[in-house]
Amino acid sequence: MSDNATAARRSAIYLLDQILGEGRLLSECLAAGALDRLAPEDRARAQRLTLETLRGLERADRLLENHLNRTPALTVHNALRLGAVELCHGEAAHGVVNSMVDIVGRSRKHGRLKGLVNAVLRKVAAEGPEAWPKMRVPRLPEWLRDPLIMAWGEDAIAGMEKAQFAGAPLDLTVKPGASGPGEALPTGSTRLHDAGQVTALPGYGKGDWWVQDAAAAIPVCILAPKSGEKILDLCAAPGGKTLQLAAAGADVTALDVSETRLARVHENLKRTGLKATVVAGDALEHQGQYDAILLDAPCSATGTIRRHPDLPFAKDGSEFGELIELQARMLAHAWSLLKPGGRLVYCTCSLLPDEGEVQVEEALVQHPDMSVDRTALNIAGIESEWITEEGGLRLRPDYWADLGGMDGFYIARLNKSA
Ligand SMILES: C[S@@+](CC[C@H](N)C(=O)[O-])C[C@H]1O[C@@H](n2cnc3c(N)ncnc32)[C@H](O)[C@@H]1O
Repeated sequence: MSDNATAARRSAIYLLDQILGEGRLLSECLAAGALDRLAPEDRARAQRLTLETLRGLERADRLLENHLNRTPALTVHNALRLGAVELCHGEAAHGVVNSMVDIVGRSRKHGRLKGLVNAVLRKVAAEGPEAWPKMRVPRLPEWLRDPLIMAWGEDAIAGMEKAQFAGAPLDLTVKPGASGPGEALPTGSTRLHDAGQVTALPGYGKGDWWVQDAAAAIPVCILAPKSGEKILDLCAAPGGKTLQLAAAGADVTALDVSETRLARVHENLKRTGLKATVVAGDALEHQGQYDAILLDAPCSATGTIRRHPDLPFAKDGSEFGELIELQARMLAHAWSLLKPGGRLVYCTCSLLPDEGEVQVEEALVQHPDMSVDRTALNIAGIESEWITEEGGLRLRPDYWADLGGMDGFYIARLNKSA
C-alpha cells in the first residue's frame, strides 16, 4: 500500500463527507482548496475515486447493508463505500482493505471501528465483484426522479440513469483551422473515451481546442455568430461559449457575476490566443445594444449529472424556484439589450422543462416582438425529434447512447422583429 494511494483515499473520504454530509458540491470543495496539498496525480486520483463512489453509491450501500447491523458514522460509512466501490471495480483487496483500516484506525474518534472496517471489507471483497454487475443501475433520488419521470417518462429516465452511471467521455471543441485529438461527433465536436490528463493531450499548449461537452457546444452553432458582429455572452464563465464566439471573429463581450469564475475565462482566452472583452458584473444591470446575445442562464445543472454525480446528493431542489425566477428576469433584461432584427439564444444545462421549454413559452407571450427561429436548428447532427413543440431543442443524456451520451440541455433561438 503506497502512502500516496492512502492520501488520495483519505481526501476522497473527506470530499464524500462534505458532499453527503454538508451538501457541498465537489466544485465548491475544490475551489476552497480541499485537494491543494496533494500532488497533481493524487489530486486526480482523489477526484476520480470520489466520482466513482458517488456513481456506485446505491450499489455499495446495498452490498454493505448485508454486513452492518446499523449505519456507522458518516466518515466510516464513506470509507466503507469507497472501499466497496474500489473492490468491485477490481482493485487488489489487500491494498484497499489495509488502506481503509489504516485511515479509520488513525482517527481519534473512530479508530475503534477499524476491526469492523476490516471484517466488512473482507466480506465485500469475497462476494462484491461478482454481485456488482448484476445489480440494478443506480437511480436518481426521488426529489429529482419524480419530476423527470413526469416530464420525460420512465424509459427515458432509465436511459438517463444508465448514461449517468457510465460517466462522460471527454469532448473537445476544436478551433477553426486547427486539429484536435479524438473521434469526430455528428455535431462537429471531437470525443476521447480514455483521455487521461487533459494538459498532456496534443494541441493543449498551443490552444488548438478546449474542453466542452458536445451538447454545450451547440448553442453557439445555433446562434451562428458572424465575423465583426457585436455579441454579448451574458453568463460567460468559465468561457467555453465565449471561445466559440471569439473564434468566429465576433466582437465579444463576456460578462459574468463571479470574479473567481472569470479568472478561468481569462486563462482560456490566453491559452487559445482568442480575444474578448471580459466584464465582471450582474447581467440584470448590464446596459448596451447588441447584434446577438447568448444567454446561458444559471440553472439547476441537472443535465450535467453524467459529469457531476455529486449534484443529486448535494442538492435537494429547494433553490430551483429562485433560479427559475432569475432565468425569467435575465431573459426579459437580455431582450431589452438586443437590437431590432437581432437574435438571442437562450439555453440552460437543465433537464427540467421549467428552466427551458416553459421559460420560452412564457417569454413569447410577454414579448410580441419575439419569435422562435426553427430554421436555426437546421445544423449538422441535430435530429428532428429533438425539436420541441414551441420550437426549441431538447437534448438529453440518453441521446447518442451508442456514442457515449451527451449533457442535457435546452436551447432556443429567439429573433427580434426589425
Ligand atoms: C451555466 S454557467 C455559464 C457557462 C458558460 N456560458 C460556459 O459556456 O462556459 C452560468 C453562469 O452564470 C453566472 N451568473 C449567475 N448569476 C449571474 C448574474 N446575476 N449575472 C451574471 N452572471 C451570473 C455564474 O457565475 C455562472 O458562471
